[in-house]
Amino acid sequence: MEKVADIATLEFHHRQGGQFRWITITTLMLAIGTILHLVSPSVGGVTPNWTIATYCVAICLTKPSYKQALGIGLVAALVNVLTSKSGFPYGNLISEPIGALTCTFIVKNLAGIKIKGHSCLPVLTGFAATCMSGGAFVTILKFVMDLPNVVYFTAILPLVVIIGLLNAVVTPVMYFPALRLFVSRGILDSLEEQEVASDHSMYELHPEKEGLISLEHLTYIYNKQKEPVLDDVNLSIQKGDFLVITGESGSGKSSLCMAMTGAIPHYFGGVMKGMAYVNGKATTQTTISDLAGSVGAMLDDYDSQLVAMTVEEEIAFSLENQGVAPEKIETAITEALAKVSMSPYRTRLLSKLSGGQRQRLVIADVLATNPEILVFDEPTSALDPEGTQAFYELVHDLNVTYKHTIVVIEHNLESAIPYANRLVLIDHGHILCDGDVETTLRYMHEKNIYKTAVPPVFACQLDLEQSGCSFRQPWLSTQAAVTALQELHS
Ligand SMILES: Nc1ncnc2c1ncn2[C@@H]1O[C@H](COP(=O)(O)OP(=O)(O)OP(=O)(O)O)[C@@H](O)[C@H]1O
Repeated sequence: MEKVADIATLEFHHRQGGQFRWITITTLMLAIGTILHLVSPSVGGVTPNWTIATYCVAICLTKPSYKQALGIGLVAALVNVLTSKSGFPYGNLISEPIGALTCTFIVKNLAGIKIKGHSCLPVLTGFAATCMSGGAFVTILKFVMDLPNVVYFTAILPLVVIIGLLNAVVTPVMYFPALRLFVSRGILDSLEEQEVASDHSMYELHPEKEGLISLEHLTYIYNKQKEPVLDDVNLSIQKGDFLVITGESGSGKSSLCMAMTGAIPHYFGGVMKGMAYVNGKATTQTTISDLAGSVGAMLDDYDSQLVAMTVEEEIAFSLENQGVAPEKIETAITEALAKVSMSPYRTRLLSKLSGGQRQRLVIADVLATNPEILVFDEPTSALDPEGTQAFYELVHDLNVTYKHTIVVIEHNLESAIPYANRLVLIDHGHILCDGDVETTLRYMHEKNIYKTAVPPVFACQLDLEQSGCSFRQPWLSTQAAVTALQELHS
């Protein structure tokens, strides 16, 4: 593991999307392999193993994980079992996964070997995967069919090596045109772009600051953009915080939250400098789905997150997608609905819910996996004043009773600040002020930055202070102002 001397200089480059390309490309390549396997003539019983050659091409192109490679091997085995010309095709169920895993091992460990700038992976994988897979297959065949040793050692194993050599030729013959085709169609990144993509697995990354979330010197540039939308951001969020983030439209609030959920950089791609840590783990060393266990997010277009017919089906659907065990789903639905006071609506059709109830359901969806941190991006933009108040009372309850840490992006500060302990002002990707609510509101008013968002009741207090009045408590709500004026009067 390498230590990083200055986290501000550490870069992570990533292209947008692409996590399912291995499925598309493997399916196409295996289809080609199956056709070639069925139509190709054999010369003296010798023919390339097209299935292995094509999945080697797919693995070299998409660099899947070992788990994904195992899946590729099993699919190849099933295709082989169904189309086999051999007397005992079931050996493929073991030999093909061995071939796919061998190929993946080579792709992960020998990628640096190049001749005149050209990758040697297709040649190496074509030969080694065929020998390993073929060797396993004929060994199984020897025991099942009780073949004599002399036939096994002098005829069958040498034949496997010959087919390995043939595959060392046909694999690159298919690899390079396939690479050109997929790059030209935009399905794959070009080699130059692939070289830029980063891998942080070799770094020892630990947060310098304590906190559930720690953003350290975080700078981020969206894919295909030049200017950073977050610029050297430092922010740590402590357990139990109710943090409100505000700022002008386009100042980078949503991007900041996306960095907390791992969507930046994993989903949006682009270039990230510095680091975002969630529960002590660097987001570049974690997946979005792993982070979802710690951070649950409700986006501003939350209605589009709903897909099922009924309330309980909706939550079950989210949980099943996240791989939660079936026996835990019932309890998780009951607990999540109770937290948002939606238990009586458990079997109700989504089409029969009000706007506020639909929002509560999305929150229940997010809560079902019990993430410690809840992030809400402009949650009240579509709600009327009563709905907004009910929303913040609910979130306050989640914060106080259920101990969830809350992060809210909000323009409408009046409704959020009575419950918040921190207010962060962001402007052009910089954090200008991070303090308790009163400090940040005073900063916004005095520096005239996003002053229109300062609640009128607090602005009124500041105006009165300028004419010589002083008050013991900040006017963060109308009630606080009424109390202060009563004190003044008495
Ligand atoms: N996917 C994207 N690709 C490129 N640029 C983007 C992308 N998403 C946002 N941006 C740009 O990044 C900047 C910050 O956007 P962001 O959504 O983070 O701001 P915001 O403060 O949340 O704005 P709003 O209050 O309007 O939602 C904007 O200039 C926006 O145009």
